[in-house]
Amino acid sequence: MIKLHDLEFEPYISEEEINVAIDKVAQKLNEDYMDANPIFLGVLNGSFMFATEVIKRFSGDCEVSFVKLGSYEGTRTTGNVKTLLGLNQSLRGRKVILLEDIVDTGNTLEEINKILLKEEVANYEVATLFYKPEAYKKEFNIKYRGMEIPNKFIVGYGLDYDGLGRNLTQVYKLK
Ligand SMILES: O=P(O)(O)OC[C@H]1O[C@H](OP(=O)(O)OP(=O)(O)O)[C@H](O)[C@@H]1O
Ligand SMILES: Nc1nc2[nH]cnc2c(=O)[nH]1
Repeated sequence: MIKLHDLEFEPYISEEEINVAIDKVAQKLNEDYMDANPIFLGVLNGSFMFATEVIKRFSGDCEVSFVKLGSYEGTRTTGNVKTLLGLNQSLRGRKVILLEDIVDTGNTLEEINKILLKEEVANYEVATLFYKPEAYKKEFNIKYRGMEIPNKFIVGYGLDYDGLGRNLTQVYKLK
């Protein structure tokens, strides 16, 4: 068990299980994008670990970029997704692979969808390490899913509780 700020968390998903999930996503991306020179677009902060591991496993040519969006306070979404750092290069006409640590309500995806439509990308797909089907309320297709999890607040592997826990190499759930 671990304590972050005022809350206690218990071990939930091991590093081994996470690696299996990432291998599965990376293998599909290699099959689908090997000769496509895609741009991986990571959504900071949470996706930094997942993005690193997926990109390391990709064998074709690719580019890498990041945006930073945020909407969570404590263990809940505010429902208001703010773009904290936008794109710093044009994605016009490019094949984009969005890299997320988690898709929960889908509010963040909705905001990124607006950004990518404005950019006139050729196409984009979403690759996420974790996906909460019970919480997801949007229609955007999530093509690459590492692992489906119940609607519980988790920390670790990039995911935080009020700034803490991102460095944990396995995932914990609220006790
Ligand atoms: O589907 P949603 O309900 O929108 O939740 C998913 C988003 O929540 C987290 O970001 P957060 O807003 O916590 O910012 P962070 O990545 O900087 O922690 C996570 O990294 C996703 O981007
Ligand atoms: N830390 C954390 N951030 C999230 N953002 C959306 N869902 C979650 C979650 O379960 N944990």
